[in-house]
Order: sequence, then C-alpha cells, then structure tokens
Amino acid sequence: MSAVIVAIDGPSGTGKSSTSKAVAEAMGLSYLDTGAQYRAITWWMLSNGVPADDAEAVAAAAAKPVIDSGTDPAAPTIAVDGTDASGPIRSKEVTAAVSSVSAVPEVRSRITALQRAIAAEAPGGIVVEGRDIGTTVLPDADLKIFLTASPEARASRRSGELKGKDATDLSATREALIKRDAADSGRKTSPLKKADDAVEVDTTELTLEQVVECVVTLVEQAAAAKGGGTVGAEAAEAADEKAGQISK
Ligand SMILES: Nc1ncnc2c1ncn2[C@@H]1O[C@H](COP(=O)(O)OP(=O)(O)OP(=O)(O)O)[C@@H](O)[C@H]1O
Ligand SMILES: Nc1ccn([C@H]2C[C@H](O)[C@@H](COP(=O)(O)O)O2)c(=O)n1
Repeated sequence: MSAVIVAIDGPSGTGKSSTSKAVAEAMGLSYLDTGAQYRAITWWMLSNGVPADDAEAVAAAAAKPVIDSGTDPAAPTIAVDGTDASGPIRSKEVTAAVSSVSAVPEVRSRITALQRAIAAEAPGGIVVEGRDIGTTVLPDADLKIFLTASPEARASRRSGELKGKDATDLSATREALIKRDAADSGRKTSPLKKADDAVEVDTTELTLEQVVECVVTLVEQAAAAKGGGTVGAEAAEAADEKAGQISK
C-alpha cells in the first residue's frame, strides 16, 4: 500500500509551515519545507560571493552546494555542506535574495529533483509545502491545498513574529510580503500558482488550530479515498483525537 502525499502551497505568511508541521505530526507523516531548501541554496550563494541577481553566475554554481533536509515534523533540519543552516537562512539578507535565486531554472531543476527523491523515500507519506508543489514538483499528489490570507492578516502575523528582533513596521512588512509574492508569482519557471485541482483554504479569519483541523480532515478523506492504506490506525486515531481537541 502506498503512502499519502500532501502538497500545500500558497503565498508567504499564509500558514503553510505551521499547518504542515502540525498536520504531519498529528498524522504520523514526514514533513518537507521546500522554502528552507531555496533559502539554503541562497545562503550558500551569498556566503560564496555569488551575486544573487546574476542569474548566469547562480546557474553555474547551482550544482555545488550539498543540501540536506531532515523531515521529522517535530524537529525539521536543514544543512548546507554538512553545516546546520537553520539560523542563517532566516536572515534579512537571505529573505531579500531568495526570490532572485529561486527564479533561476538550474536552481529549480536541482531542488525539484531533490524534493521528488525525498517524497518518494518518505516511509509513511509526507506533507510537502512550498509554492509549486501541486503544480510542478508533485502533480500527482493525493491531496493539494492552496492556503491564502489577506495581506493585512499575513503582515500582522509576521510583525508579531518579528517583535523585539527586527523593528519592521506593519506597512513595511506588508509591502515586503507583496513584493516577494509578486516576484514568486511572476517568474517564468514554475511560479507560485494554485493547481487547478487544489482545495483553496482562506485562513484570514481562521485560527491556526482551525486550519489544522480542516487540513487533517481533508488528509483523512484523501487517505480513505486511496484505500485507507496511507494513514495507519494509530496515526488516524491520533488525528481524530487532535481534531476532537481542536473543535472543543
Ligand atoms: N491561521 C493563523 N492565524 C494566526 N496566525 C497564524 C495562522 N497561521 C499561521 N500563523 C502564524 O503566522 C506566522 C507565519 O506562519 P507560517 O510561517 O506558517 O507561514 P508560511 O506560509 O509558511 O510563510 P512563509 O512562506 O513566508 O514561510 C507564524 O508566526 C504563525 O504562527
Ligand atoms: N516550492 C518553493 C518554495 C519556496 N520558493 C522560494 C520563494 C520564496 O519566496 C522563498 C522562501 O520561501 P519561504 O521560506 O518563505 O516559504 O523560496 C520557491 O520558489 N518554491
């Protein structure tokens, strides 16, 4: 019996990472943050003097870094050339450069191959989150979800995260999100886009717990439609329990 494959896409700050991790943990699935992989390769470029806006130089170096992703949803990891990169990939510099680097076709083909290999090897199934998972990376996923939220809600969530660390005001955060989404949606190679067969969930007025509950239900339905072989009895029971807790 094969494992359930879940693709979760959407713009920045819609809750992809938080939702995907919680759903994967509740249901005994692996978890892959593909944005972390694009951030990791961007960090390598910046650390090795490759200008992020020089597409030819980025393409020439795209095969060099060794990117390693750990897929335990309780403790996901990302390493570059054997070094933990989980801190530096979240820097302002990487965030500002990641859309340029991830638009380069040689970068995308390399990272896409890596993502497909990780999904194929996930023993009990996997939740993969990003921008092009449902459209390009895993077009045959058992369930595709596209998360959305208003720019105001996304900026407010991000500003809450940044408080005390990085004094960016709400409107600057909102503008930065919109700019990154425009770059990610406007690139030629596998842009940020809802797959035709994805379920769209607008999270603007939902709590994270409500979004998780909704996605857990969709995954259970997809697993059942597939023949019930993907979410084991124990994991399904844990998911039911979690859904029960959330709805209280
Ligand atoms: N439904 C929600 N209600 C309120 N806050 C939320 C909700 N979903 C996520 N958050 C919070 O919003 C912030 C951004 O969430 P998250 O990192 O999961 O988004 P994302 O879509 O993965 O963003 P990115 O693509 O930029 O990595 C986090 O602080 C998270 O806790
Ligand atoms: N499947 C993906 C995932 C991510 N990216 C790019 C575009 C994003 O701006 C950037 C960082 O992602 P985040 O950490 O914010 O989720 O990575 C992409 O092109 N394709």
